[in-house]
Amino acid sequence: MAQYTRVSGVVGLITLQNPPVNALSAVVRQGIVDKVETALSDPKVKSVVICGQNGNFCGGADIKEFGTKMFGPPLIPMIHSIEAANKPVVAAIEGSALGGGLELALGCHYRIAHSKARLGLPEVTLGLLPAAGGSQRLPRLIGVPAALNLITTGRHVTAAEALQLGIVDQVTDHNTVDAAVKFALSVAGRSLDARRISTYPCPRPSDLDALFEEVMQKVRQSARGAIAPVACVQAVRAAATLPYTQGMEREKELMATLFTSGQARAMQYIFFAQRAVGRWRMPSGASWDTSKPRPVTKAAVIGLGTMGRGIAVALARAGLSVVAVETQEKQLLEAKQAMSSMLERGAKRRGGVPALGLISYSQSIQAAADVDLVIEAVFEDMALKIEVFKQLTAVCKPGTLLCTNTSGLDVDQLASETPNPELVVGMHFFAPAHVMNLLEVVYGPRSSPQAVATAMQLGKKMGKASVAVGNCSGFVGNRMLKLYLEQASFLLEEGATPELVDRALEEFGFPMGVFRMSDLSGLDVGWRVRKAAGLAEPGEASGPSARIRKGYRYSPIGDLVCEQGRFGQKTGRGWYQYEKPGSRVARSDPWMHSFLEQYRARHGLVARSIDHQEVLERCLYSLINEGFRILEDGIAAGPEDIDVIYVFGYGWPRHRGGPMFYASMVGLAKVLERLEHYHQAHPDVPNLQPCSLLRRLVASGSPPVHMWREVRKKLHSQL
Ligand SMILES: CCCCCCCCCCCCC[C@H](O)CC(=O)SCCNC(=O)CCNC(=O)[C@H](O)C(C)(C)COP(=O)(O)OP(=O)(O)OC[C@H]1O[C@@H](n2cnc3c(N)ncnc32)[C@H](O)[C@@H]1OP(=O)(O)O
Repeated sequence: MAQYTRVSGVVGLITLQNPPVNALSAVVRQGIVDKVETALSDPKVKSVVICGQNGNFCGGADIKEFGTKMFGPPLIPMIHSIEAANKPVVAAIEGSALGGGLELALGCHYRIAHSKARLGLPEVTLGLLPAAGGSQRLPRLIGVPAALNLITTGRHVTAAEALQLGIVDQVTDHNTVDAAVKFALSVAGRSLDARRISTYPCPRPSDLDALFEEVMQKVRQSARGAIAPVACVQAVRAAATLPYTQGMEREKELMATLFTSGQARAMQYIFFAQRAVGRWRMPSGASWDTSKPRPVTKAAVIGLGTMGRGIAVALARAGLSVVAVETQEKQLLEAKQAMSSMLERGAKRRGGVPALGLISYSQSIQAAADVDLVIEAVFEDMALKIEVFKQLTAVCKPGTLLCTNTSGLDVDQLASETPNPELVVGMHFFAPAHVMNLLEVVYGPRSSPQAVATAMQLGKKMGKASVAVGNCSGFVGNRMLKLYLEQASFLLEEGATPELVDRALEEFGFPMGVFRMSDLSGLDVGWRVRKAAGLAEPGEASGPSARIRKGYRYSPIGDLVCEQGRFGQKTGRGWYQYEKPGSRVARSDPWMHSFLEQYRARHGLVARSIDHQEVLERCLYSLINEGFRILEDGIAAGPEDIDVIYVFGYGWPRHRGGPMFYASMVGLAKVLERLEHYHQAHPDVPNLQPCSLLRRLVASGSPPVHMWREVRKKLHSQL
């Protein structure tokens, strides 16, 4: 709703009231319409100020309404009537003015922002475009290139940038509503002819066609199949080429296509999923609302390899004091230099001061004596980690949380080696840790809810989508990835090439296919893991057992590639070839093609033609099947957790909503049928056998994804 008061005798003050972000729900829209009418019809009122309750202007249209039948006054005429008003209307922007919130402000005649406010049109991140006139007014106000940038990226700008761009008229460090009221008093009675943005001609760059062609090309490339960014460009083009009313028609038309698309549904699902995973719950029943995190102001990072450096930088950026420990002097000096330049580059990009002073460096683990939390990031070796944990236990003050950054080692085993296993959790960061926005917080059966709460809160503070998951081999992300990689290797054996597999996955929307991605991360990492698991054997075995391990199909292709010293980009050769070690542009490698042919010949395999659909079904459905097993095992609390992990950490295209959401869109019955088909064709691949939760969901009518938890609960209660 909206509240109305009269201040300073002649200013009508309308306050949006819909906590926490004052989204423009039907009730709020009705409130605005009513209160604007009250203000305009009151002869004592000379000007109007619109603000939001609790220091937050408006987070935009109410996204929760989108999936439902919409009631209440529509936004567009509401904003038009504000713009058409014969008394000045001033927007007082504190907190955020996003999406429909900024569109409302653009309908006002003046905008005053607090210096800490953030403004933007992030609709594109929800699979939409700014469809309450934003795509038509913003280019008229700030020009086509700047509007294209804001609308196609959805980025939020600071008040300072908004002032520079001309989005706001004034920025204040003081009380924004007071400043807006003062401003409203000063403009009362002035002509508004030059203040109605919809009447402005859109500034047209001379090379309009070339500009749009170039932007469209860039946007299509980076959109990877997402339709909203393309529609955003089309809408801004309409602003630049059509009169306002026709532009609005075009905006509406484009929005109608997006609004009903599966992509918008997927992206809005991920928006809410990202927030839902913060409300974590452990199988014991402990949860976010009953577990209080401990305050963490000082943390230590042990081991300053690539991961440790990224973690320490991310901690410092979040404002924590960091003790960075590396026992090797040379490595410590190198790390210090690298971390300082990471912080400096980041500060330059974002604006601000590099947090260099927050990090202290030491060669001694003793330096961690007074920290609240330690993140150990030494080499991925259980014996070494146990040793480090022993030293930490002796050094750290009682109650210090001990976190291990591991991508797959048994967190519980490590915890059992310490006198206080309840203080141990895994924090699985993704490389580079100061860039990637995902964190898996891994709890073992003995991790205390408080330890989980603390790690989750720290992850949030570091700006990461943090997901609490149970302890198992590979946790959630890597456990599922294993199946995806396995199918990709089997496809090579059966006749595919790395290029074919990658093309199918990149057309699906991944930034990189599985083989290009493996070349980037380094093939030796997985090789080491397979050797440790007793899977990779030196040399190439022959005979029927050469491709069998522990009774099941195994592809040694990756191991053989590594035996050639081909570890990916870093060695200049992997699944592809590169100009030189460290180069990034992957080129087809004839060596690889003949290697694959010879391999098939040696194993009596006949190459067959494989199409993109089979690549997608085999790689993605096997991964999804493992996702269902993870849900069944209670390792992830719900499908949202898995989807957030995949979108934020593994490049799953956001417009497809994550693997579990995607499965629900494809249809669970279809996923089940295709898995059954492939399992019949490959009975020696147990992972293709559909898991029982998937069967149960299909048997219970394939409920939508938000109801899976209930079905799983029933399944568990019947066991
Ligand atoms: C037949 C077809 C016809 C087609 C024609 C249809 C025409 C329809 C006309 C529509 C016109 C469109 C108008 C407009 O252009 C569209 C929009 O405005 S879309 C919304 C754009 N806004 C955003 O994307 C902002 C989203 N929010 C945020 O980024 C952040 O929440 C924040 C505002 C920066 C605040 O961040 P935080 O402080 O960290 O808080 P949280 O993020 O945790 O949020 C708290 C809480 O609020 C919920 N929430 C936030 N924003 C919205 C919202 N816009 N609507 C509903 N709910 C919102 C959020 O989910 C949290 O709640 P929780 O999930 O935890 O319960």
